[in-house]
Amino acid sequence: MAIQAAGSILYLDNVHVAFDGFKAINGLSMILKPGEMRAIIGPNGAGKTTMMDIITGKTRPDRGDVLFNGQVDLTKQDEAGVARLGIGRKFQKPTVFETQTVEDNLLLSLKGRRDVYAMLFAKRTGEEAARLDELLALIRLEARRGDLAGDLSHGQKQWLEIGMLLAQDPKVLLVDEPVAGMTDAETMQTAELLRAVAGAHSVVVVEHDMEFVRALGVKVTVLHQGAVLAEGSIDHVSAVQEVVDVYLGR
Ligand SMILES: Nc1ncnc2c1ncn2[C@@H]1O[C@H](COP(=O)(O)OP(=O)(O)OP(=O)(O)O)[C@@H](O)[C@H]1O
Repeated sequence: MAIQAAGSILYLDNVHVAFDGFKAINGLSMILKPGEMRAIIGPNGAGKTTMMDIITGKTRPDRGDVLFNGQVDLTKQDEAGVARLGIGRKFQKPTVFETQTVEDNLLLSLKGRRDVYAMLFAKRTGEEAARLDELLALIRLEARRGDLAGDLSHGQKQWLEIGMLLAQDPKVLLVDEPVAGMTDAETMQTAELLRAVAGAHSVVVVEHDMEFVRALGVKVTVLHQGAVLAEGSIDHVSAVQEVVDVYLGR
């Protein structure tokens, strides 16, 4: 294990994965600090989803180190184990319980409330009520708390699902293309939401929308052919000629 793993929340070192001989991840290294938010960009097929799959135990790398908290070997964990460690993943499509209210969706996700029936009939503790209010404010759905999740706009469903993940208080939140299909206003509000989430949580966001990535205002990692092509501020990576050639200029 290299020395830089100490003090990191996610640490990938020289990771490789091949599918039938095709090198989807090819020497990928990346370090995320606790509380840091990172944006991941890159052309289709660059390996962004596969990287998320490796972190979450869905895909096992052929070689390389993948560590959580500087010490936990994520390559030895399955998806449930990774989730229990506190790594939450938001897939591109929202998966909220459409026939439940916004509030009940969040309550279902709050720690220790796994049984739907028990949850809906149990008395809410003061602590849960306070946490619920906090989450509703963060995801901008206070006014919609009693409405069915199925009646929300696409963007609001995405926020609700982010809230549901936050209800489980993850250490790391992985978010896959959150603003696809959102209005411009929703896109900017999502950037604000994630900025509010970072700090207390580490966040990795994969996104193609460059306006959104710019609004996040965080370090950007550009993936290409399964490895890091460039890393730095959006202005820095935008000025790298190879990044323009393989991605931005297309
Ligand atoms: N299970 C698999 N079996 C075979 N090939 C795969 C598998 N998963 C991914 N790949 C291939 O690996 C490459 C990387 O795919 P990946 O989905 O990680 O890229 P991506 O950067 O997320 O792309 P996009 O922006 O289109 O989502 C692609 O060429 C893809 O076809």
